Amino acid sequence: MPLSVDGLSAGYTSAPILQNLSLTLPAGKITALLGPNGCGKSTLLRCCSRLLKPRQGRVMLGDDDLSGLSARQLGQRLALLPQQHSVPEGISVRELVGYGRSPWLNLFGRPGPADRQRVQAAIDEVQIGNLAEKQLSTLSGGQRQRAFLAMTLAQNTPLLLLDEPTTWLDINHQVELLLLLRRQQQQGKTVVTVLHDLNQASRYCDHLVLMMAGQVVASGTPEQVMTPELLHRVFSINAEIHADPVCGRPMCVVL
Ligand SMILES: Nc1ncnc2c1ncn2[C@@H]1O[C@H](COP(=O)(O)OP(=O)(O)OP(=O)(O)O)[C@@H](O)[C@H]1O
Repeated sequence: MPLSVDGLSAGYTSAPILQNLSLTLPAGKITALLGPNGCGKSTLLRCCSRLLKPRQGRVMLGDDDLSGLSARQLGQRLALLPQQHSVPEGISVRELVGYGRSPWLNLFGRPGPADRQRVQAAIDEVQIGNLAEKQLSTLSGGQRQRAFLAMTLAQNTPLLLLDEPTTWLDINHQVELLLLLRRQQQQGKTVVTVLHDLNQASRYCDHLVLMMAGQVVASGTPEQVMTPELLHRVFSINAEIHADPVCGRPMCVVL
């Protein structure tokens, strides 16, 4: 399901953060949102998940305007892994992951066998079976991040929005997460993720969107976006682009 943004303006105070932004994110692909701190990546994801109401413009999910969907419809179509989580006290990891099923529960709000199966599948996918019965509040930052990721997966939506999902994770779990996103994509899902590591984005994502000061500067394949000129313009870095020896995609080496 493609996600498109048309003439979007949004912000928190009188000063707009996103200004007249238009963008289409391809269905069934992994898109990385890239750009300097404060350029508006999270703000864009918040608008795309209806956490922040646009001042102008609209967000379309396939043929549907996001603003017209009920909360339940929204929760069945997209799941957001935010950058920061509030950690509820007194719940286990399995209970947290179970919250992901909320948009799918019946009138009585009780999970059935299919819901429990989805929860277990998400726990297995993120490989946190050993943590499932632990209290969430006793986990490390990276373990918590993986628990919240499992909750997002348990929601089983065609669109996944992830805000810096690799934060808190060691390098092994970062790669595991990026491979997990690929598996989700291979199951037909559309994945949009904020990343800061340009080379991870190039290697593991299909489509890159480069943002600066609330605007989209470039979007396209890693080959189209990872150029010394664009990286200099957006990040003020001098970089050479080489072929990644593992996958042949563009790899930036900062000079
Ligand atoms: N709740 C808020 N209230 C006021 N201003 C905010 C709020 N959240 C973000 N901003 C401002 O909006 C701008 C864009 O922030 P946003 O979080 O979208 O950036 P980002 O590109 O995701 O940055 P980062 O890479 O640091 O996560 C920043 O200047 C930030 O200070």
